[in-house]
Amino acid sequence: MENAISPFQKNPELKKSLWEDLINCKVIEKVGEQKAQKYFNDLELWLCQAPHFTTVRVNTLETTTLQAKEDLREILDKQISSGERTDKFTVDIHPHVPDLLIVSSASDNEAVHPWRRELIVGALCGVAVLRGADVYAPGVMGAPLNLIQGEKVSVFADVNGMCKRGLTKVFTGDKVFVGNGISVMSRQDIFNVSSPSGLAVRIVKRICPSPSLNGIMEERLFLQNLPSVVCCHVLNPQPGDWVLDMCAAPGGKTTHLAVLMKNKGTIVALDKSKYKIQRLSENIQRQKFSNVFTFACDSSKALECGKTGFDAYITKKTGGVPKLPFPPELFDCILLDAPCSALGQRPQFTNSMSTKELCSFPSLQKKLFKTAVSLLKKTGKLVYSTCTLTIAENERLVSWALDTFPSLALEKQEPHLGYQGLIGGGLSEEQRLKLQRFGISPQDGFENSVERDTIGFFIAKFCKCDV
Ligand SMILES: C[S@@+](CC[C@H](N)C(=O)[O-])C[C@H]1O[C@@H](n2cnc3c(N)ncnc32)[C@H](O)[C@@H]1O
Repeated sequence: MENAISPFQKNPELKKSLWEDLINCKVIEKVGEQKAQKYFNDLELWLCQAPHFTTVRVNTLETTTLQAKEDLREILDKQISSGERTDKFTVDIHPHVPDLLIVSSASDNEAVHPWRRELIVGALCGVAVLRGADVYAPGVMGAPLNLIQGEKVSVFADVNGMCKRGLTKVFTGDKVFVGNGISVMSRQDIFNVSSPSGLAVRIVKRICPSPSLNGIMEERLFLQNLPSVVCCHVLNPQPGDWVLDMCAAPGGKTTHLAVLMKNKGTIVALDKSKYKIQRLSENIQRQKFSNVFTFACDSSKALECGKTGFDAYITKKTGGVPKLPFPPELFDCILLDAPCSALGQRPQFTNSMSTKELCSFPSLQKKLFKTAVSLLKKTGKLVYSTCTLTIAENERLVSWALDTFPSLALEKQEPHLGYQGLIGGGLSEEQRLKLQRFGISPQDGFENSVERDTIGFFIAKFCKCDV
């Protein structure tokens, strides 16, 4: 399995569920059976591959996008001239997203052949390598006996988690070649300690063109997938607004919202995970955002029924500092970047999710959505997003929301860089045109552009009518 061809190879149940969700009779009616089958095959292959473009958001409170572009290009050029890396990259400003840089390969796309000595890393580490990371000691599962510092190694990802830590022999389980690198640690440094840490292998050449941006311009640049950046622009919060980020961790979108609001107004960032919120709070403090308040809580329980509105809450209860729970109709803007089946993430070597788990998401999403609608002010904006592919968690969820909450209407999105919503989720053509999907489309297939060669993502924007 040196080249993965589908993340569902070992999970036919999940494949069947995804097929039944995406390839409904309306899709077949529209594009034909052959094209539908080709779309699904392409989709499986596309999911195994890393995007060919890397997108980086600029913190425009710290620098201009143009300055960041020049500085990043200089750093990437230096990596080549010093011999640290071999791949060349160009840096461009996205024509429709003013705070986004696109880093794309300027090297020939020649095949990379594995060097002789093999190092095995875990699947997650392998994915990180394909997205531009080096190999850190905790990710290493197997290394050649007598590996010393400065050796050339080929890095393979153990796709099914079968390699025992400390393996000395050649690993014969399913593995995917991800790139070549130079060992920075010996085998002993990696395995003969109780909690290994630090850089183990510096990657010199990957099988896909991802730049290595680790530790570069950390306060000014953030590695973020294009749709995640688009998502916050679509919500478009204004300085002074009260904004709720209901599922905030690890916080890529929270910090973007803070930048868009120029550090003015109030952002309440919630996440169920205490550990993740702790890390998000540290990140917020390090970046000196003064308008973000974080809470570890189940967002579906963030509503306190009682007196409606902002004035009662601020004057009577808090004196301006947000405190849980919140009264109805408090927030100008809400982002519900919902927990989802994450089937749009790329690359995926293998996916072991059960059908039961896949089917569990819509009810959780509906619960969170219900709370979001209650907490949203009249005329307020709500963005619902997921990084998954299923119609059940996307178009059908939107259709349910429009049926359940007559005060909600779909809004046009700006910018709109993806393709429209899919058929078969109970929405009209006019409604689907207001939605935004990223990834491969059943009608157009795969296009080699920064808007298509990204992760699978879905965005819907609602306005709460003043009725
Ligand atoms: C898709 S991730 C959010 C990513 C985040 N918005 C970002 O851009 O960095 C979903 C998050 O929802 C959180 N989550 C799951 N159930 C939740 C709940 N009931 N209440 C609040 N957060 C929840 C998870 O811990 C996870 O961090």
